[in-house]
Amino acid sequence: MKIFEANQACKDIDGIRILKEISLSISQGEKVAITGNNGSGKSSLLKLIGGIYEETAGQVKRSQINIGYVPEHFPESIRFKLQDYLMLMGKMTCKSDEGILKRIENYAELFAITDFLTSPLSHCSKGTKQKAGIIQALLKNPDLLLLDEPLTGLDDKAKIELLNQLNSLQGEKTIIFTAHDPLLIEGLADRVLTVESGRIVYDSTTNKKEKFRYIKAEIPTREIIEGIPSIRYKFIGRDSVEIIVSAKESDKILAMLLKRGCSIFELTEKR
Ligand SMILES: Nc1ncnc2c1ncn2[C@@H]1O[C@H](COP(=O)(O)OP(=O)(O)OP(=O)(O)O)[C@@H](O)[C@H]1O
Repeated sequence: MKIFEANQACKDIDGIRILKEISLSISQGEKVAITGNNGSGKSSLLKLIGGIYEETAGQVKRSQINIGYVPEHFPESIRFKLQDYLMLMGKMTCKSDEGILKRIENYAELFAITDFLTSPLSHCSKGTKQKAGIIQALLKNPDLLLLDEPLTGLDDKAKIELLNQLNSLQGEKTIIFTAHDPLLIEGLADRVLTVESGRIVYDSTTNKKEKFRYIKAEIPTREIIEGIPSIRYKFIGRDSVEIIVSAKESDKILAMLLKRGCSIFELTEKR
């Protein structure tokens, strides 16, 4: 079943076109990563998919499904204890208090935050708040889970933990998330949309069994990486970059990197 279809959809804010000619179809059960540079339009695309943004032009069809949305930043000013906050959010689902509490306890166990349920949210770590944000969305039992940069600010251990927990969510949930982090993209997505200046410039239905290569390289300038198409990358310090590329594309990308004056110091096979 298709849950979202867009044909040449655009979104303007204050007269500025932030999403341009988006044509996209997403089916139930897909795990889709939206990646791209800062300001490219990832969060805006996520909001268009979830109906938080209405299109200004073009056509969009969204099926009538239950959506859970996890914004990039957990609201800092919430004064509740973690469990009280989740109860309040859970009450919007019209279930009995007992039923909601049971579900909160189950998710708290899955996400390993049971010990913090009685802590004020303001005392909780960034990772715990991130998980609370995801749990509040899951309490609605959504068919579609939208996550805006879910791993931002987490350390490597917390990232892997959260990734495993997202992977262990049962059922035919559709998960769409924005991310820069290759770990999250490769670990969770079976499809990757790359956005540049408000347009989808690359849509890869990445077969989970497809082989990827991981390249670590020293680079003369950051700009030369930003101009290479079809790669996902993360800068490490000022002059190094980690790149994940489909094995089929890797020879071409390696040749491009060498031609642009990069030194390759690691090349490994992934999955
Ligand atoms: N409410 C808004 N009002 C005005 N401009 C906006 C608004 N929301 C987004 N934009 C602009 O639209 C463009 C895309 O923003 P968006 O937040 O979607 O990018 P992003 O790829 O998610 O960025 P980041 O990686 O930094 O979170 C940016 O130039 C941004 O300034």
